[in-house]
Amino acid sequence: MTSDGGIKIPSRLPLLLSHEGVLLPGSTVRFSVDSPRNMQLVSQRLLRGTSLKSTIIGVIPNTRDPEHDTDDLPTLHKLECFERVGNDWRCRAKIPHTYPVLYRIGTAGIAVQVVGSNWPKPHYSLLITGLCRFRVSSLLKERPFVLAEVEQLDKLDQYTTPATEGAAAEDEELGELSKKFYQAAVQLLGMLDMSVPVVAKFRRLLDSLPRETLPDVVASMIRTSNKEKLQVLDAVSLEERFKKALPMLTKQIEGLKLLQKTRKMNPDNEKRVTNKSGVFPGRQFNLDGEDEEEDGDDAVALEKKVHGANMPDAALRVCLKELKRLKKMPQSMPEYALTRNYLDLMVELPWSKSTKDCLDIRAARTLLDNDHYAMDKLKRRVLEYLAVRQLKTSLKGPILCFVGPPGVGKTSVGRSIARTLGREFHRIALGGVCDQSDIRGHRRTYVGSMPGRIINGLKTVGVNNPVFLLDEVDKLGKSLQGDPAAALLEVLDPEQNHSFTDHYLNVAFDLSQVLFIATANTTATIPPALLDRMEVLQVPGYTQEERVEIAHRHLIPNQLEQHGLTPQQLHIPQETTQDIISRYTREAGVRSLERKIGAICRAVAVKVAEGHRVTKTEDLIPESPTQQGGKTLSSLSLCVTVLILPPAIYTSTYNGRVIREFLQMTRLIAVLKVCSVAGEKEGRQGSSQGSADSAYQTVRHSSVISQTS
Ligand SMILES: Nc1ncnc2c1ncn2[C@@H]1O[C@H](COP(=O)(O)OP(=O)(O)OP(=O)(O)O)[C@@H](O)[C@H]1O
Repeated sequence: MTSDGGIKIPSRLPLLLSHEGVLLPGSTVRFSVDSPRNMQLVSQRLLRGTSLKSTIIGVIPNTRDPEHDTDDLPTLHKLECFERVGNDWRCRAKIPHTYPVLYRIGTAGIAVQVVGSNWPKPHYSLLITGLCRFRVSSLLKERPFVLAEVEQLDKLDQYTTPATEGAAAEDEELGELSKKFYQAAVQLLGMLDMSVPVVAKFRRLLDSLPRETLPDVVASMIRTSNKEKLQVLDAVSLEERFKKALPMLTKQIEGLKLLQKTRKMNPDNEKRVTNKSGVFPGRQFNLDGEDEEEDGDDAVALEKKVHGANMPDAALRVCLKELKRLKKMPQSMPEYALTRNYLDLMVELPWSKSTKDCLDIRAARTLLDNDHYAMDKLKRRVLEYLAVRQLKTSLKGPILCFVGPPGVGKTSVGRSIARTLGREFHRIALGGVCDQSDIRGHRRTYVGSMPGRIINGLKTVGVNNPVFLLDEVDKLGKSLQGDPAAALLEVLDPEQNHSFTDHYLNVAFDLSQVLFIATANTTATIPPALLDRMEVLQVPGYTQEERVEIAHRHLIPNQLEQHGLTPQQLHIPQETTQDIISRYTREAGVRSLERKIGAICRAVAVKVAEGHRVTKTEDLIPESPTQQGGKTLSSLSLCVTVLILPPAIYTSTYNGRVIREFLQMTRLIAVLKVCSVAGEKEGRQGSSQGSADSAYQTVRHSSVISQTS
């Protein structure tokens, strides 16, 4: 970087195209970067580079309207539309207003800080200190980021040369200009409050910096529009720069004088000096020079939400305190996103939002009976529990815990209870949880901290009286990160849970309205203290007959619906279900049976989706009732009968009619008999046809069974 001609910037610079503000040499500006090209520049150049050179980038003001900005850049030949005239560049041809012209002059800067954040969308925040002006000679590449050949315009030595020496070399006119400028700056300072940090900094810089750097530094510090800053950036010659910046300074002085005059007339406003009076901007402007008030609006909206969330006093106090901190933070600060997320969660939580219970014991009984076959003991206890709730709404406990083998319907009973009460349902799977922060959340000081599952669940359902199903409490683990079962003790204890404190929230949340139901496969592994807080209800396995009934009442209709089939397309006789249960499932519950039925449905779905047409049904069915009726066969609708046969018998009797997909999925062998329902005219199909079909199926079934035996 150093040569005989002074300090040099690299001749090839990656360019950051910025809508946000204008970087002038000697100033430090924070840029928020979110466009794809600029993001690539940060991730591939700034974050990967290890040398000082790799931290130097060129900042080019993007003068295009941000709303209509596209991804395309002006190409090389477009840049060649310009020609050099003396020290300046002129356009060869008249360029239309909308023509995408890349700004030719920019500021090389050194990236002193890079902060990444994912909120509200992925972006980087760059703190860049301007070094010197450059002019883009040619664009070398456009992707992944813009790389350009540049020509350095300012000397970098001026910042290292002491103020007095720099001033000595100036010619007369320039000396006069710089003197005027310095005096104006001192006059401005005299009108400001020195206790304000930015004013004090301005004073320090004024005395220590060489005079030729003052126009850039002052223009970037005082309140100027981006258009004005661009004029200063464009002024390559020092004289022109002074000429452009001086009016800005005098404008500020005039403005302040006017303000002081009005204050004298209205002494109440005397205290309000400095920054708010508009001399120094808090942050950079957009290209139109309008200062955005978005931040303020956002904070005001959030404050409104905080007040409208109906939270208890303690929570409200914490929120207001956090909100106050948030207002003082710059958006680019990593903590801003954390505080913002916290406040968002606090306002989203259902502090006082609940659903109204619509409990009718008769309706509850019907609903439970409709949803579940058998399970009489369990249903009776659940109804007792609901009846007591109906009589005494503020019932504290007990917490019901359904214990039984897998697939006996514990979870689905929990869901039914929520439905009967008209409450929101939320399932919290506790299997394998071995960190207590899963239940209680992380403290906010941790990186990536989150609330626990209870608070998350409440946020999801949006009411404070849902039914929470704590699934698989017997499978809670223990680790160095604490014992989640111990954390659950507070949650499940009706005497304590009105002030449950999640570590992330750090304020108490009332869980007393939440109805907790737990499920487990065994009580052996449930910690005694936890078991003691629950009333255990055993859910035994089902008998063969019960399973057949469950299959026909619930599982088959459910599976048909899930696979988009109609009962006309697939009919599974009771005997077949019995066969499936006794030969292909060995379980206490009905989950495996449900899977087998699902497999049959899938196989049939393939056939139906293929638009399976059987023109010669006699191939499949030796004697079809429709043929017996002497009707012409057509494939107006499909009726499929599934018969289950052991493989050996199947091969000997029904060779060649195997549905491969079905065979691969299960070890069942299904013989699909596709029977075209006959009918010369569509209108003639009716209930008589349905009964013919079922009669036919019975015939078919018995014929196949007789062949197997
Ligand atoms: N008596 C029943 N009536 C109707 N369907 C039932 C019955 N028992 C179980 N099922 C059905 O069986 C399936 C499995 O039930 P569920 O998931 O509730 O079992 P579970 O006991 O919670 O199992 P796990 O202990 O493995 O969590 C569900 O689709 C459910 O609807």
